[in-house]
Amino acid sequence: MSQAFDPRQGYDGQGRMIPKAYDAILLASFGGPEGQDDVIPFLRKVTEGRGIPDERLEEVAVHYRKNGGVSPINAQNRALKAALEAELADRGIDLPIYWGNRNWHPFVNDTLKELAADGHRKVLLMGTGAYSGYSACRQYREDAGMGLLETGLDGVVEIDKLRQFFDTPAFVTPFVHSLRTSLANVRAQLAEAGKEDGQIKIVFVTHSIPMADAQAAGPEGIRADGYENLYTTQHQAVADYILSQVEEAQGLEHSLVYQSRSGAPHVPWLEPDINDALEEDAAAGIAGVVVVPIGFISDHMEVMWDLDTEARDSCAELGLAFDRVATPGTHQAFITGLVDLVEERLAGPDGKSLREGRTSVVAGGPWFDVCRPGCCEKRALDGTLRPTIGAVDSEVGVPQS
Ligand SMILES: CC1=C(CCC(=O)O)c2cc3nc(cc4[nH]c(cc5[nH]c(cc1n2)c(C)c5CCC(=O)O)c(CCC(=O)O)c4C)C(CCC(=O)O)=C3C
Ligand SMILES: [Fe+2]
Repeated sequence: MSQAFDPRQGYDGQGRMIPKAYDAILLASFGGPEGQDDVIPFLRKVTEGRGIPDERLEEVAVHYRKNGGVSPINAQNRALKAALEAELADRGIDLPIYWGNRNWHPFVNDTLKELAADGHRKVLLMGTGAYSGYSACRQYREDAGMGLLETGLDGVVEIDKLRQFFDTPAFVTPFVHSLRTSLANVRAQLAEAGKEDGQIKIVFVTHSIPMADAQAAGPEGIRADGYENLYTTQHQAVADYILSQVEEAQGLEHSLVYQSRSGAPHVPWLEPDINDALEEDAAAGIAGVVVVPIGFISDHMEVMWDLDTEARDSCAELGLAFDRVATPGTHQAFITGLVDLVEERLAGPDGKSLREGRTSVVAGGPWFDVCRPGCCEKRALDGTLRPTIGAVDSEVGVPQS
């Protein structure tokens, strides 16, 4: 019989991966320091070869230093892993989860060696980035692609990647619930201050990225189609969906702004910065803001510092009431939804997927299981493209047929 799909990819030509009998999940994340001595080595690793000035490193180090040199992100990923394991066990799915990071222990390469030594050969990578873009998607594919080559496991371990999940009920449902809570909190703050009639604005916020990365987000074919850029467009779609689900939000002003800009000042990044935007909101007569951090899945340092410290301080100075919506974390809807995504990809005993179709509630989804040509392309400083897994043009991480 002729092959209905590329045997290397198990790819159906519609952006979907043929279901497979995966034998492990690799939870891939950013990583963070776990003590004062880790902070500078961690930051050097994050900014390796990217020309982030030392002053900026020292500035960022302070955020971690004030928290004992510890980022909350590792504890949050351990909790996420445990919650996913419990949900898989509840469904009778025997699929171990391994955890590996880009920038701190446990490093992806060490995790790859461990899971291979445990006998695993078909791995489904779950990255902690929800959207398209280099940092949130392609860089996780590179981490795995380079990891396979560096550990000599290419051709031994096969790695596919779960689709980006910005559009899924898993990701957006927790924000819908938490937005209701935060709106009530800001209303209560205003009432206490005798400003019952004060205008509330909903400020959606995500990680700023270089304009060039934003313009390269997504596959070649979709990028040009009249969008501002796909990274921003996906965030706007998520914001619109969340607003549509919260009755108390109807009629309120809202915006999409950016946080945590780094890099050289002359390089353009997505704007406006949240702190500048808050100043304008206050000047325009807004009385309180609800900040919705739709760029992240957990309350890690970028949330703790840039929002709960800096943006909160900005609001205090400007006389704005403030509340920050919780990120998905281990919200049950997030956990069950992520395991639903695993089921979409996992072959049952009959070889068929445990869950037919691809669930999606936000415009622009469902995203591809397999990244299309040129997706979120970014060249290394030497002009080459790094090896990746999980794309139609990946050359590593696929079975040797
Ligand atoms: C899109 C995106 C996500 C979301 C997707 C995802 O979650 O993957 C994300 C997550 C995170 N970013 C984080 C921390 C940092 N990001 C930096 C630097 C950068 N991020 C970028 C983008 C993103 N970043 C970019 C384009 C840069 C500059 C270039 C570079 O250097 O790559 C720097 C360098 C220092 C500085 O800020 O200048 C740090 C310390 C942490 C950990 C927090 C903790 O420790 O709790 C997390 C989860
Ligand atoms: Fe970042």
